[in-house]
Amino acid sequence: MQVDGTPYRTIWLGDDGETVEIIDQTKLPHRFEIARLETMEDAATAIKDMLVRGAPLIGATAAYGMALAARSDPSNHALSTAYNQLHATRPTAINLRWALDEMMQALSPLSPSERPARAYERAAEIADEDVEINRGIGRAGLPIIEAICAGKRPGETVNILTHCNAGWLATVDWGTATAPIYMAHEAGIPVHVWVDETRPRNQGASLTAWELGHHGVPHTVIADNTGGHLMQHGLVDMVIVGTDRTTASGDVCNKIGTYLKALAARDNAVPFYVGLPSPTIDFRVHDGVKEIPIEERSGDEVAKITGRTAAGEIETVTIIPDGSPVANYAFDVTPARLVTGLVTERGVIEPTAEAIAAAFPERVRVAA
Ligand SMILES: CSC[C@@H](O)[C@@H](O)C(=O)COP(=O)(O)O
Repeated sequence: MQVDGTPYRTIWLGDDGETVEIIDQTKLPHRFEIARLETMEDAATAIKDMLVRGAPLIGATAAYGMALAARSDPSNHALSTAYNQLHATRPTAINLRWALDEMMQALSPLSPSERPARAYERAAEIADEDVEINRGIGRAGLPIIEAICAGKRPGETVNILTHCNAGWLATVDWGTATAPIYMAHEAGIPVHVWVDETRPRNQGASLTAWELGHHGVPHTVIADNTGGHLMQHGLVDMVIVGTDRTTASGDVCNKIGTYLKALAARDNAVPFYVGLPSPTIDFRVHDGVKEIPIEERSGDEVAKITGRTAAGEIETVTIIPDGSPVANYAFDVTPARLVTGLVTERGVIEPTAEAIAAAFPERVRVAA
């Protein structure tokens, strides 16, 4: 997508053909900075410290991490060490394991001397595939927005609520939840996005608002607790969110707070959609609440908040009393029964085991 008129992806190969460049998302929205990954360890740190985040981008960064590992030592031992180190960075997004498995599958049958070139090639394919998957999600989701628009008076705005950042910054390009929104905007449909701030890390306020603003999509940042009120007053036509892992039965794990939005949507008959790229489906798990590991992060993310002062300095301040204990669960699970539809690259499907298996039969076979 565009940043001040220049097209960007979130991750790309450097001019030397070996190092990898990323947008450092910890600096947004106040500074747009590019970071360089020179080693597998750099890639692992970028994922762990959330310079890159969002399930599909975590996967693409891990793939390039394997390429950086293969460049320095393509032995079986070094690759399996890299796999384990990258896999340990974050526990919830399944795209991480998916991408690492794809890389291992591509590299294991080859001799060590053949591996570095193939590793870079496969990582680039994974990044390109992500772009095409998200484009497919956009095409599948656009008719939903068109249908809502068709039911309104001419020129009336379609109001869409989203949580966290499932935008192009969370993927290689387009985003999952945002792909239909960008396409609707480009098709001339008057869309407006309610952007949940998404405490504690504020991915909505810092990242979704930033990318929508740079693309010219009308939006309003709201406190996380606002969605239910807006829905009660007819100010939300649909909700669309991303996902870090969706079970074979359609339970959706996403950023903490997503479940509460789904409950409010159900109570107010607002459709609740999930942008779901197929690598985010975990065919090995069925009960999302019981089986998906939920990341618990530092309490500092809840206890402190970072922002820009009037003098332009970036500062972090504490917002809770000294000594108060803090809990920081990063994700929750929305049961399939609360989901209206899964917007995938193969169309909008019901959140049921049958529909998911029918849409992605080749993935079911591999997981069996
Ligand atoms: C297309 S991204 C989908 C999800 O990864 C996104 O909604 C999300 O929860 C990101 O969480 P984060 O902790 O910022 O990695």
